[in-house]
Amino acid sequence: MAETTIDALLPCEVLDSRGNPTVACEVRLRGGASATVSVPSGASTGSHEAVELRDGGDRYAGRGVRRAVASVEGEIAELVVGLDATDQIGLDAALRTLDGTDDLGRLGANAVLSVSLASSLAAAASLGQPPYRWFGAGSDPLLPMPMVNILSGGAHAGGALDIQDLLAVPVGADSFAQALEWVARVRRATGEVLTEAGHDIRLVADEGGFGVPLPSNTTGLEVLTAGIERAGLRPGDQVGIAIDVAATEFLDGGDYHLAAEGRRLDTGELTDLVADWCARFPVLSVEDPLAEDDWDGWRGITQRLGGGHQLVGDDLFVTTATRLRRGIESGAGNAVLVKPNQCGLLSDAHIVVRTAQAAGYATVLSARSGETEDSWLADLAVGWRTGQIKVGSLTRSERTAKWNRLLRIERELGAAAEFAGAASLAPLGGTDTGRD
Ligand SMILES: O=C(O)[C@@H](CO)OP(=O)(O)O
Ligand SMILES: [Mg+2]
Repeated sequence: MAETTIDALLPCEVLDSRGNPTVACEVRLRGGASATVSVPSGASTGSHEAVELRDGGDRYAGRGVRRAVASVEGEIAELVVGLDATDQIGLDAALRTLDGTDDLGRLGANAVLSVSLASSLAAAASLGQPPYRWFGAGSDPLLPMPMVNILSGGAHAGGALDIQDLLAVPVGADSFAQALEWVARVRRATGEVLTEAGHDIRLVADEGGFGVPLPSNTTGLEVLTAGIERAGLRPGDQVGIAIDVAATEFLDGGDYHLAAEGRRLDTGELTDLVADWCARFPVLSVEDPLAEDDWDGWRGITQRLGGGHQLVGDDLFVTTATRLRRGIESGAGNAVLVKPNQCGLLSDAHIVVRTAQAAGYATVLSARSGETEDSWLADLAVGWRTGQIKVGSLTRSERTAKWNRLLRIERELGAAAEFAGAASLAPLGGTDTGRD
């Protein structure tokens, strides 16, 4: 038996950043190394995502995860104890076969991911490697461009704006540390803009973005642009805007119902509206401008805006290679959001990253709105060279756990630290960041 043979699984129910239960699991190896992972959970989930196992009933309003914990203690432990934690692909294939469903709903994607990820981290610990080195498997580490939530709406903010996230992307920064410092300045300055307009900036949303009730989506874009300027940074050139429209959330009976706009729009009209935002504001990246199954609409908006803007599929691709390949073949989007819990297995998420990279699609590794204090997401971004990472705001500990881990990795790498920079945004190598 190798030192890296899985010896025991110790799962339990813990809380995520919304106060909902989630699965945590410690994986212990024969040689004594161990690692613990607590899995995140989304609110604006796509219907094609892998399925979390929840208990139903009264406990935590039905959101308990005792059944998922039991999956780990029972069937999963029986399968994986005795397997080698360094064989991620073999381990994940065995977990998928054991579950037997396409969406991992029998054992629970939350249960399965906790074991898949914690095994990998335990293997890294056993081999004495930082996780980003182990995930990178020999490739050079790359510090990602951060996308940081400043203003929130949609499902994360009690219906302020239709756009779910308005984020700052410091495309002109030269290092990860400078990128984060610039965004911190933008957040503070945006807070001042809001305060002067009479808003209470203590109202924050699930990911820590300002959750104030602005009158329109356009106001949100104006406020963020003003915040960038007030921070002394050039909008578009030094700090651009990314938006997550999360359009699946307001698709209603075949139309898009934008409550903040007071309008119902069809695909063509919503495409026009997004194009208008891109023309009037320094928007560099748009996630989920249209809903998860609006493939024709996605092709249309990609033809129209994809030459100069990043169009990111989140609910569209749900971190699955089959949906991403369909997008690549049909010309839908030019970037993919990667959330490990959307597919439930670490090696499946890695295949999505590699498929995207091979096709010239940009990759944005992303946290969930319900997060945990873990920092492995930072190591995954660096090891897998995703080029971009989206974690939420700078002001809540479940988010700073990831940002601070990236600061430490950059520091640890010293002169060898490579920062992704503006070139990591799609269209790769050709993004118009407003520079002359
Ligand atoms: O839509 C998203 O991109 C994420 C993160 O902002 O939200 P959720 O985890 O609720 O899906
Ligand atoms: Mg999204």
